[in-house]
Amino acid sequence: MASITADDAFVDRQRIEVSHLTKRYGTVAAVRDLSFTVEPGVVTGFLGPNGAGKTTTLRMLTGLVAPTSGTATIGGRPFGQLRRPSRTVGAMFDASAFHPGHTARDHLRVYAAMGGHPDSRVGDLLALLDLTEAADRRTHGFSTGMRQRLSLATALLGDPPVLLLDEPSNGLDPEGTLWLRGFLRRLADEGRTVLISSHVLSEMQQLVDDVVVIRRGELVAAGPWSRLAGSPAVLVTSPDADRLAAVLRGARPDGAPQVEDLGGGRLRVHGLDAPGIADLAASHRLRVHELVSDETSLEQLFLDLTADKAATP
Ligand SMILES: Nc1ncnc2c1ncn2[C@@H]1O[C@H](COP(=O)(O)OP(=O)(O)OP(=O)(O)O)[C@@H](O)[C@H]1O
Repeated sequence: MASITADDAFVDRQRIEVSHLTKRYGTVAAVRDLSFTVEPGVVTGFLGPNGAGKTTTLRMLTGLVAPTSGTATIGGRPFGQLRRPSRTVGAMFDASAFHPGHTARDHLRVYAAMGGHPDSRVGDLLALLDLTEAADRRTHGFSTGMRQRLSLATALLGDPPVLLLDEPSNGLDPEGTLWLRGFLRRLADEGRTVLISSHVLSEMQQLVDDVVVIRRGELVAAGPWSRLAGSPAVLVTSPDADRLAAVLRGARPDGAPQVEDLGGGRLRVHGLDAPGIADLAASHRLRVHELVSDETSLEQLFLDLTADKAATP
């Protein structure tokens, strides 16, 4: 696929801007005064629990749903005012919505014709998404991973610089998730804007650079994933845990690491990374049997961010 040149004009044309966006369905406020921006060249995760308003926001960005108020623009224009919408934005919503009697090739041909894209794109995308062998099979027998890849191929027909993908990792096995990670990374490295939604944080941790987190239609956090998550805690297993804890607690005058004794020779350490802990232990001739990053702290962060504050005393 062609690379997207990242000059300033291009960056402006590819930036997603959501500003004071609100959508009400009767008495339900699906999205409330939501504002955020999404930049090209990175993969941005759009996170929130079920019913948070992610799909509604993506639908407003693609002109499928009209906002009650506020704006959702791509390169400064609402979807309906884009000059060449299907060559600007590729969207993937429900990966099960294929005509069951169509083959993968039929499906892409129909969409290529509708979007005015050359038929040659069909073969190219089947190859790119690793679907060449399955191209002439009917989609009703496709696995989840194949459906997701066919959906991605459909979104990419117009070679768009902006991609909006609703739950692309839904139902994928670890191998499929790994493949998706590489594929999205490549799209972002080509300079594209890639926004992907999910309600499962653990799937996103490996996939995204930036995050936008919403809860009940409202923004709760946005920014680089690393800044939001901070550095994860480290879990240490050591037969010398007591002595190691004492050494760690006295490690630095300018703020020693925080050490939690989990019992059974296990410690949870905040404020010092695994190499730092290993070096310190070695310099005091203390044994360390295991050092792992505590990913549950990231899960907890997401739960804290999206917890229903009304339910918290
Ligand atoms: N067409 C509609 N009519 C009425 N209510 C709707 C409609 N579409 C969405 N909603 C409501 O708006 C809220 C947000 O839904 P939305 O599908 O955008 O959330 P989501 O974050 O995508 O959730 P999920 O992770 O479950 O897909 C929910 O309360 C939902 O029931």
